Amino acid sequence: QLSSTFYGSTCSNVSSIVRNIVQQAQSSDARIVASLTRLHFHDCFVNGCDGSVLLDDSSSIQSEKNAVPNNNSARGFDVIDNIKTAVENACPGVVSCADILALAAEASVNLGGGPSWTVLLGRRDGTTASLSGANNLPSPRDSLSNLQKKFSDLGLDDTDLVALSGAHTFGRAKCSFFSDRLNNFNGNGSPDPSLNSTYLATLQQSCPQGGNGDTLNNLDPSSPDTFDKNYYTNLQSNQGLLQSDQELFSTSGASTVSIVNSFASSQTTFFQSFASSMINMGNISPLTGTSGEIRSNCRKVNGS
Ligand code: HEM
Ligand SMILES: [Ca+2]
Repeated sequence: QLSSTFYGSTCSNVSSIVRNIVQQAQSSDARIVASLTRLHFHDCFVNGCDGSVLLDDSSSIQSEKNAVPNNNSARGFDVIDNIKTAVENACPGVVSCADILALAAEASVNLGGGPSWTVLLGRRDGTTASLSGANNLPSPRDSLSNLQKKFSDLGLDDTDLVALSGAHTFGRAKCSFFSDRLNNFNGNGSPDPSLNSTYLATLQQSCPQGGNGDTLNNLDPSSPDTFDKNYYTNLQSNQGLLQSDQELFSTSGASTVSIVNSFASSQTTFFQSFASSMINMGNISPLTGTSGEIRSNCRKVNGS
């Protein structure tokens, strides 16, 4: 029941306001478009797309920002605040933080060189957060079947899983999220056999044993800030950074392998699938009508 024209009479230029601020942020931080894209994912996968990821700790809220997948990792909250301020100035009390996340993700992908799509709008903001839900986000160490289950529980199929994982065509990851692959994979004393040996050596240099787990690495070494299909060609040459990435291609007999191959061979196919999977993800249990609220500050429930 979301709609592309939801703010047509109440905030008709909301998309361009969002896009302008994302573009400004990108001019001083190429990575920010990746970070903003990820925020929409981390929002939608926990309690649906309700802006829960944006809430700070308070007496009534256990912030999702402290969950393992987000802590010291999720970023872009300051840019969302800037967008919210600009949107409130133009159209006070009208646009939800959850919709701002959806619009910022679309602008980010497109400004990174990826597809554009019509964002469906009309989500309202929730008044709760789920720390446990955020701790249950897909993990880079999940097996492929666990990833498939976490997606299918939300109505997303294998094509959605493979297409949305393609967001790892830009952005960074800390050593701590994949360093178990480099030396002692599954405790067996050797590296993950599905890692290209040259790439392995590069990653071992960046992430030495006993080194700083916060060191950043490009998720897509071939085009780190560009939204393109290289993520999939990387998987074909065993250069997926996260275990959860490489499994999509290296799990023998898996239904995801042919989807990786089709996206690797056609950027047009990937872009079309990515756009429609982002719409699918953005449709995960939104609050609509009179449910929830329009937060005035994305970090706080109204009146608290
Ligand atoms: C399939 C399950 C997924 C897993 C296990 C996963 C895991 C991760 C991890 C571990 C990182 C690195 C975080 C850090 O080091 O701080 C990351 C980064 C990122 N993820 Fe995912 N992710 C998944 C799906 C997605 C989806 C569906 C999207 C968006 C549609 C997405 C977008 C991103 C982006 C853009 C980054 C880089 C963020 C930045 O540079 O700030 N991921 N992901
Ligand atoms: Ca790329």
